[in-house]
Amino acid sequence: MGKVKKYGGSSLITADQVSCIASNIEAGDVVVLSAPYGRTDELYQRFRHFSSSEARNRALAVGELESCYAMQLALAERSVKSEIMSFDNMGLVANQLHGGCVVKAQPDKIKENVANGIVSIVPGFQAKTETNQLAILSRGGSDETAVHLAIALQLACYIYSDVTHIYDSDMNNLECITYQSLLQLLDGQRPMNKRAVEVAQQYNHPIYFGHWRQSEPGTYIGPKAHAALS
Ligand SMILES: Nc1ncnc2c1ncn2[C@@H]1O[C@H](COP(=O)(O)OP(=O)(O)O)[C@@H](O)[C@H]1O
Ligand SMILES: N[C@@H](CC(=O)OP(=O)(O)O)C(=O)O
Repeated sequence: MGKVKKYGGSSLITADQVSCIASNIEAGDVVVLSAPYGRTDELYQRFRHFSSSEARNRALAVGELESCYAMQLALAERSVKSEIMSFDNMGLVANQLHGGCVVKAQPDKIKENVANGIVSIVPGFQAKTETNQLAILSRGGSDETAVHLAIALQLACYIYSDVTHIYDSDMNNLECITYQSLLQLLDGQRPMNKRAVEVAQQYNHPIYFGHWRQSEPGTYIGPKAHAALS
């Protein structure tokens, strides 16, 4: 059974990091990738003088695509079959062209890949509008991509970052945390996107949070604060 595994920008800076992550990917997994750390900020800076349009969205989405191509190369070296999904076949519909959120998830093509043992590489932070244009979600939106796909596919959701655990306000590592407590703890979009946690809470779908280098997660995020790591 595949898993949804999301890797943030801090996990995707070097080719070595991508190769290490590839060694933890299994047949049928759904790998959601962000842009390499800092890349999206650079892209927003570079295209700041242009007004919002689908063409500007394509430019802003380049960082996530870079990560996807790097991952496909690393998986191919390991003879792992993969397919890079595009905004119009990943099955996510957004409510706005830019800065909105996902309002519909029907990832039929990814479901087929999971059943066939093919790894789906999904550029995070993007979706399509009702009129089939490339939409860009709000900042940190790759977490939302992962949570929606995990819920729609009924697969376990792993969010990997550059720390082993979510920590509390005294910097103590937490083995488990409720959605509610995490929402209070979030510092802007770090270490997770607020909207993604709200969606997981709405559907009671657990999230496993951990470090990109290891498969085993550190913190369980769920409806109750009990340790349920597997
Ligand atoms: N309560 C917290 N628990 C864990 N990490 C936190 C917390 N608050 C802030 N962070 C910071 O969030 C960072 C990860 O968030 P971010 O850089 O957005 O990750 P990613 O690149 O994986 O999307 C960590 O390096 C950590 O410094
Ligand atoms: N790259 C996008 C989306 C994202 O989710 O990033 P990260 O997973 O690195 O927080 C952003 O910077 O907003």
